[in-house]
Amino acid sequence: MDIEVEGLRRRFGRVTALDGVDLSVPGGMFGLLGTNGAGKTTLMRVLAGVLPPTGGRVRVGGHDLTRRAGRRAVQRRLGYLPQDLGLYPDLTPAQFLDYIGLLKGLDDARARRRQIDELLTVVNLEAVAKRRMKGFSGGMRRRVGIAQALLGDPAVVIVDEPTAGLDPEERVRFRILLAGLARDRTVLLSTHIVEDVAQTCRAIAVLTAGRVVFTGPVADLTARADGRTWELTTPGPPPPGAVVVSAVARPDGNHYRLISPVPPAGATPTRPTLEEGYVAMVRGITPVAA
Ligand SMILES: Nc1ncnc2c1ncn2[C@@H]1O[C@H](COP(=O)(O)OP(=O)(O)OP(=O)(O)O)[C@@H](O)[C@H]1O
Repeated sequence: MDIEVEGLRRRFGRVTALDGVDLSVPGGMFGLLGTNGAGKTTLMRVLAGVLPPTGGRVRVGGHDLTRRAGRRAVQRRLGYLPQDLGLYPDLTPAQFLDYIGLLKGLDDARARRRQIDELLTVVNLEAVAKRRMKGFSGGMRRRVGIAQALLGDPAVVIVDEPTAGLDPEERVRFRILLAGLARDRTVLLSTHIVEDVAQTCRAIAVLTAGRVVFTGPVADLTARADGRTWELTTPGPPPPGAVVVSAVARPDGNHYRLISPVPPAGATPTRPTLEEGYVAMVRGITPVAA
């Protein structure tokens, strides 16, 4: 099931959250990066069929999401993990999934239970399947969220900021889980954590102020900072004018990674990371070859 978006607009009163988004999402894992307020959640909600667009063309698996019938059809065939999925603390994961399965129209009780058992294994929650969810860690809650998104075996799974608030170990575990799912389906991952997409996504889009400003392979976004990244160790502050991507205090001084169109005094050139390509893109710094 592929996703095709053309000239998508969504307004909330006077706020234009999406301002003519064009996007084509192939299979596998696709990352959507953007700063706070860029419109990621709004785009995810439109694609999941829970929010109608104000204008433009949106098709998911051939269903027209500008029409109510198209949105209904997609809601049944697509898995969505929203940023703020509410769990019922007094239910067990198995009970919660049973309830969501019913809402998704999985009417055959035996088939539904079989699928829930399988999913609890996939997300590694079978040991706590019969424990109430109150007291679950952030990672456990996200895994319940992914399991509910996978009910009904959707061909497209949309996950919004899935690793926010997770500790580093849980974050890595969650990334591996998503990458596994993307082997035979489309997974659209929205985040502002560049590291989440660096390891796992084949292709990526960057959203800024409601518009897609980049779409392509991960390596092409990294290349946006070609010839513009520098390392500098100094006892003092960073040089003025340079964008500081990281600063680490070491015994020999402060170690900075910088983005700058001109070489900062005393700095040595270094190969860019994806994060640096992303920052250069968002800050409007062009690569040397451009
Ligand atoms: N229901 C709503 N009512 C009014 N304004 C909204 C609504 N939802 C989103 N917006 C506005 O639309 C813009 C885009 O918001 P959105 O949540 O889509 O961004 P985001 O990229 O997901 O941000 P974040 O990374 O902070 O979650 C913001 O200006 C936001 O205030």
